[in-house]
Amino acid sequence: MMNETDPQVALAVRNLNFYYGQHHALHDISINFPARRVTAMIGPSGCGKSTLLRIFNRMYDLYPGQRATGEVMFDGVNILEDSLDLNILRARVGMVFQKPTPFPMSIYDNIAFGVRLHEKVSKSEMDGRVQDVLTRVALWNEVRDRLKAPAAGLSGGQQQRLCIARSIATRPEVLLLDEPTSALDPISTARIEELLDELKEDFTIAIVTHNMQQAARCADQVAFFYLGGLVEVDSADRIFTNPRQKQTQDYITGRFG
Ligand SMILES: Nc1ncnc2c1ncn2[C@@H]1O[C@H](COP(=O)(O)OP(=O)(O)OP(=O)(O)O)[C@@H](O)[C@H]1O
Repeated sequence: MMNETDPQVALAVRNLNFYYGQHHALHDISINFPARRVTAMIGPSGCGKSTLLRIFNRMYDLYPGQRATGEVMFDGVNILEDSLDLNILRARVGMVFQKPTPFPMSIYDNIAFGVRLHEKVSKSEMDGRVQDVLTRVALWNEVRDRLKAPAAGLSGGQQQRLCIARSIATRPEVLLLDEPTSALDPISTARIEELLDELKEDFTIAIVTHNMQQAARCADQVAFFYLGGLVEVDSADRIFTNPRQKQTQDYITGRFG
């Protein structure tokens, strides 16, 4: 069993509770996210998967009335602490949303924008960084001749790969993905799934998905949530072949949710 002092644990969540005003959305969650592995979060609509993901970059800070208690240890620090520098946290924990959300600017600037916020890099270094991340998401060959064109002109699948490129350009340690392929066709989805497999060599990945096949294909670890509680977390193999809890079994076999 790993614990929060284990260097192989990137995020250690302990007794986490989350509230939207009066609504108690997450109940006493404890879970480790192993470093450089993919953890998939599954469960029926409204069970709290996205809420958990958004805690990891303190997105809830933008909304009054939302609060978290407990601990999320990341590199020796509880990221729920008020004193935390959120700009630094968000550079270390990148997020990709369900709907591709490129900035209204060129393909090149979509990547350069975030890098410029955090680092001072020369033009040639920036060119190299842009090429490097676009190559990693398998987009370089498709866009190398139109880097100055608006990102809005890309297909949905290309836009989502650009958003992943943008997230990794600032060299985060953790990548959060909230249903990143639900708006994409099967071919774009397959490319993103392959990409996750490559990215996990360098990043700790947490992905929310409604797609059981996707969780089975991509994840090392799977966490099943129900009504704001963590029912079970285990290896993907175990969850999909022989889960410990009946609720998990019922969900993965499509009996509810
Ligand atoms: N801004 C909000 N204000 C109040 N309640 C919210 C808010 N966002 C989410 N909730 C509630 O918190 C609970 C968890 O929502 P969350 O979005 O985390 O679920 P989810 O598992 O990601 O669902 P889905 O699969 O449908 O995206 C739900 O009961 C939801 O209604």
